[in-house]
Formats: sequence, structure tokens, C-alpha cells
Amino acid sequence: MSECDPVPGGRPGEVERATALSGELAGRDVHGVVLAYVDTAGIARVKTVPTAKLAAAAAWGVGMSPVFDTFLADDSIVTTDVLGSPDGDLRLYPDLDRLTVLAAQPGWAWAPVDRITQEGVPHTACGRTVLRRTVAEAAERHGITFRAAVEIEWVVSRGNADGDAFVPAVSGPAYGAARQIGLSDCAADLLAALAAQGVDVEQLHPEYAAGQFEISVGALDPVAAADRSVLVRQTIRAVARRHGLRVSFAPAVLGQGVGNGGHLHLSAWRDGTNLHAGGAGRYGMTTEAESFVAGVLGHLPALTALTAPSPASGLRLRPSQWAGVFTAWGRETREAALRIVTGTAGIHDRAANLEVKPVDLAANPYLALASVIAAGLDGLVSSTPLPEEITGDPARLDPADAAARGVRRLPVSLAESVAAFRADGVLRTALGPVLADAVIAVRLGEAGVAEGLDDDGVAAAYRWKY
Ligand SMILES: NC(=O)CC[C@H](N)C(=O)O
Repeated sequence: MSECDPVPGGRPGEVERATALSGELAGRDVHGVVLAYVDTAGIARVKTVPTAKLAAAAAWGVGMSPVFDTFLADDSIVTTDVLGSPDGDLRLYPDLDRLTVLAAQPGWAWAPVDRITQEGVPHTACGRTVLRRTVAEAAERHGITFRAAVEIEWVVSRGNADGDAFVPAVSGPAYGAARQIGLSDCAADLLAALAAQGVDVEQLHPEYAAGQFEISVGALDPVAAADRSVLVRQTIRAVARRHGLRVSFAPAVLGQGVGNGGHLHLSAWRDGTNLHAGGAGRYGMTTEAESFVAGVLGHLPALTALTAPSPASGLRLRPSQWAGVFTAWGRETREAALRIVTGTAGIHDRAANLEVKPVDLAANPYLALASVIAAGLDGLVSSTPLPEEITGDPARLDPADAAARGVRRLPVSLAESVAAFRADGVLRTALGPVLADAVIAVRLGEAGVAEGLDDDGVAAAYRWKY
């Protein structure tokens, strides 16, 4: 075999394509390619190769230890029966369809990777593979496809702040013009960089908390949406750095106050038709969409093990902060965990979707989307009935009324979300036993790291990890 014949982990034709692409990249003064994936703790980890080695990476992959599957956010390591050992190696295979020249990192391109064993078999704990499999099974077994988007919230801190302090880079009221003006140049550079990278931005605005901003982007198929959320965060961080600013996507950077969410938007489609619009159910949902929403609702406590996975997630998941901490749904209700978005009259058929709010950016976006889809499909195939909607803030419901309606507070600790996840066969099956065990070990590991810390201590411990 020549050096560039593909091994089983590669895709046919990829080597020739990578060779052509590396020539193009070199012509654009791109010297290196960032190969990125997200670990169980939600940290984006990377390797890089010189542009000239892209074809070799497409043929053979690039080595990386599987031990990162059980890394914690502070880089300490926990173990499961299968994972956490210093032995073994995996190969990172770049997805050339997603190769992107990084506008805010001159000289660099970026690609998400699939993790494959040296024998050419998908790695059991590869989150991107799990999401791709979940989506493929939904199409094959149920004829359902999805469109998804991940909202991104972050705070901008002065880069020269003392030590690890968070010092908001801009001040002024929530959603205020003063904040937009304060970040004007950086935000304009961000929009330019994302446009150059082919990311269609819907909105960028100053959010509620000090120094906080939010960006929303167009919907894509779920794997592409998860890739995009990783790319957008890489870009936000790189643009901010060029302006001498520091950013954090951590669920909470302070012990008190509104946190950073990573809400998921998801719609299920059949034969090119959005199941969330034009149906006979509530707000135009079809019966299938109602059951899909009911499925997500029923699995929410266990889902938080995937969607709100950090001790810092608990600082964000508090009532009356728009984080959606009650098992309830409502139309455009910002305090319910599930918000039915219908879109403006005239575009219901395209815009209607389900927003899942108890999700933050410590979540691995591949695992969060895979598990939410698995939960929704469970509802859909079981024709689970969707209960009554709520209006207003569920925190204000009389406790007996809340209990009668099945409105419960989501887990307030990782121990509780892990207990719910352990008991949830649907989610554990979607992830597979090896990855499910890694999730449990990593969550309990993080809980151990945070043990004994007060809220400010937890916020400080995770402030600059995400
Ligand atoms: N605009 C919003 O919905 C705010 C969301 C909120 N910051 C959260 O943590 O989820």
C-alpha cells in the first residue's frame, strides 16, 4: 500500500480530495488544520496537522488517546470498566465536508473529526458517531429527519483582569444599546468571520447578565448543527482574543445571577414536511410532534445528565432565570423547560420547532442532541400523550397544583441527574453501554471536584474551562 491508500477508517476518495484541498489551503496561506472533537465533559479538544499532512490524516487518521473520554474539565481522569486507561490509541478522521478556513485565526483551517479505532471500527464513545447513528436510525426506522440549531450565550470579560476574575468588558442595561456599542468592533468582526466561514447568523444581541451576549444561527441537520456550535464557539473565542478580550461559555461565571444557556432548537420532519406545523394538535403540532414533545418532557430529568452536565450547570438551573427548570411545556413560555416556537404567521411551516431550555454549553452538543432526539422518538413511537400546557412561571404554581399537573423541578445536583439517567433505559441505549458508563463516571467525578465548594467556588472552578 502506498502511504496514502485509505485504511478502513477513512472514506473512499477522501485521500484524493484531501490532497486537492490541501493544495487549495496552501494557496490561501493556510498552514495548519485544527482537528476538533468534544469530550464527555463538554471540553473541545484538538490536535493539529500541517496542511501538507491533511491527505495522510484523511488516509490514516491522527492518533489520540481514548483516555479523554473520562477526562474531567480540570484534566484529571476518572475510570470505567472500559475507559480511562493510559493504554490504546484512536485515530481522528477529519470530516472534509466541514473543512473551514478560520477567518479569525489566520493560517488555520478547522474540521470536526470522527474517532475510529486502529482497526477501522467507529469508537464506541465517539459522540459524533452516536449522533449520526441516532439520526440515521430515525430516518430508516421511522422516516423522520430533523433540523436543529444550538443557541450560544457567553460572557465577555476584560482580558487583562486580575487572575481569574470575571470583569465584564461592557456595561449597561440588559439588551441595551450601550452594550452593543461597547462591543461594536469585536461584534462586527465576529459577524464578518462567521459570514466568511459560511455560518448564517440569525441574530446577535446583548443578553441579560453583565457582559453577556447571545448568537443564534440557522438550522441544519443535527450533526452539522453540533459541528457548527463547536465552530462558532471557536470563532467567538478567537475574535475576542484579537480584541484583547476573554470569553466564557460556562453555565455560570458567578455564584449568583443569570447563566449562559445553550438552548437547542429541534424540529422533526417527514417527507419534507415539518411535523410541528399544519397539524390538528395544539399550536399546529401534528399528533406525532405532540408525542415527540411529550417524549422529551418525560425524559427531561435524565436528559439533564447530558444537557446540564457540570456542577456549574446547577448554578444556572434556578427558577425564574429563563433557564427552564420545570418539567413543563408552553407556547413561547420562557420559564418552561420546553418552549413551543411557532414562528410568525406565514412561516409556520418552516419555523415551527421545539426549544429545549435546560441545556448549557458544558454539554457535549453531539450527545445532547442525540439524547434529546432519542427521548422524543421514544414519545413518538409510543404515541405518548402531551399533557396540558402551562402559562406563566411554574415557580409560582401552588405546589399541589404543580404536582397534579406533573410539573416538577429538574434535578438540582449531578447525583440526582445521574440517578435519573441510570434509570433511563432509552437514553442509556441511545448512547451505548460504554459511553453511558463514561457519562456516569465523569458526572460523579465532577461532583467530587465540586464537593465542599460554595456557589462562588463552583463558579470560579469552571469559569474559564468552557
Ligand atoms: N434569552 C434567554 O432565553 C435567556 C436564557 C438564559 N440566559 C439561560 O440561561 O438559559
